[in-house]
Amino acid sequence: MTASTTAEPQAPAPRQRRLRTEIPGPVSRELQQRRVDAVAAGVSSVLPVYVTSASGGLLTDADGNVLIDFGSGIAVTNVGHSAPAVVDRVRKQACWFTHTCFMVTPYEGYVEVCEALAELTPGDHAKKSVLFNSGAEAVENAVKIARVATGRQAVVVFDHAYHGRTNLTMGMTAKSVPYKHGFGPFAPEVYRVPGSYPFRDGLSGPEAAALAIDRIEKQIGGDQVAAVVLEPIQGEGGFIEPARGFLPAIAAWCRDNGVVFVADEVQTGFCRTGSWFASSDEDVVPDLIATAKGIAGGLPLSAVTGRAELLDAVGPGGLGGTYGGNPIACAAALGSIETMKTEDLASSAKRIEGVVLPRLRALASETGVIGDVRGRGAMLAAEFVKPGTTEPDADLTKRVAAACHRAGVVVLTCGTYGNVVRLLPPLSLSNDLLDEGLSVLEHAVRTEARA
Ligand SMILES: Cc1ncc(COP(=O)(O)O)c(CNCCCC(=O)O)c1O
Repeated sequence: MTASTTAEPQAPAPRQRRLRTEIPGPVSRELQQRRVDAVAAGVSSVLPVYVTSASGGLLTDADGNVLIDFGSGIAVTNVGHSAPAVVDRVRKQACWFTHTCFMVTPYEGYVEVCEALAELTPGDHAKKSVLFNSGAEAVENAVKIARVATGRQAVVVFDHAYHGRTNLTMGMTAKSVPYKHGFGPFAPEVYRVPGSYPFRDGLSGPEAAALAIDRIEKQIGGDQVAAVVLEPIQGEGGFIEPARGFLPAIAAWCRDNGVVFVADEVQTGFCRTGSWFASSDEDVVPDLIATAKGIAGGLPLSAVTGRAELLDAVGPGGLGGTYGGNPIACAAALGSIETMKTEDLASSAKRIEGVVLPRLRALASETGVIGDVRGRGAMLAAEFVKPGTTEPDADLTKRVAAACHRAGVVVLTCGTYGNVVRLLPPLSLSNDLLDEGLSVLEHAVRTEARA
């Protein structure tokens, strides 16, 4: 079949923020009413503006407003919205075929993505991958692989963890509301231990790791554990960067006890933190790594990559799914990875860190309402507290985010206590738009802190 020849209207490619109406505007509000009548109430939206196009770090809504995107669709469009290399490959692939099911008749794109993952993930050992659609699927399958490979059942996760919304990954996720409340019973053999939250525990990495390991050994038994699953920087739980030394100490314990170390890099992966994968920042080589989000520039794709002998412990037919490694998603991934390489987006993430962290730290000193500023690359956060305390201030956090939204800057919040504003801009975001978005955030904090 030849490529489509119909002329497509060119999506606008604005270069700056523009507010034509209040946010959300009248057309978005009308669409919101239709959504209320047709979409389950359980699906919430941070900001009910209905997007009609997006390019780079800017979103255009149905009322013609142009917003700066500090959310990247929750750490997905690392390469920017509709990155040219992604769009070109997706367009071409769609004209050739959209689906055959890799488990029925395979195709090269799936293999190419797995070859790229073997090249890019930490470690120089023999690696293999299997592809899925969502981050939760990848985490679920990492656990399946670890259980088969070790013959053990126990899975260890951490306080403040987030791993997904399926039954097993809900059980692995820490926060009850909104993710778990009422959805039980959850899968057995999932155990939670304390992690590393320097702002709140005041422990060094090795000290925090010793507490976790003691809990594992005393309450589970190291020889019962199939896998330890850990986010190198905890995402939904609050952008919690563990104290240095924590990750390596946990990984070493796993190695010494025949436990599979699974790095959940769904949110930290693909240059988001200034490295291709955050695990490598402390020279940690995971046995398995779960990836998704940034892998494919917005198309649904996820992967488990790791030691070939672990992946191959599962017999033929034991892994898969109808859509896993969809050819269009694989084409998007190859375009996304190409963009990260040619634009050196890992360095760009470090550039963003160098601009943002000093300004957030200055804002914290000036206002007294930000207890901690943390993160790496373009995965950065401010934790809001009552002045002079570590008491979370979720109300102020909500008001700051709402003020940014009204000013046309999309920011997200997170955290066990709902008191963290997180910044996840596209890694390709220009310094001008970064500066403009930060100025909006700074004004929002100053204004709302006085309210
Ligand atoms: C570390 C980490 N592991 C796993 C997942 C799950 O990835 P899926 O693609 O959402 O299933 C995530 C998804 N994080 C955003 C969830 C948003 C929401 O559902 O409210 C993650 O961050």
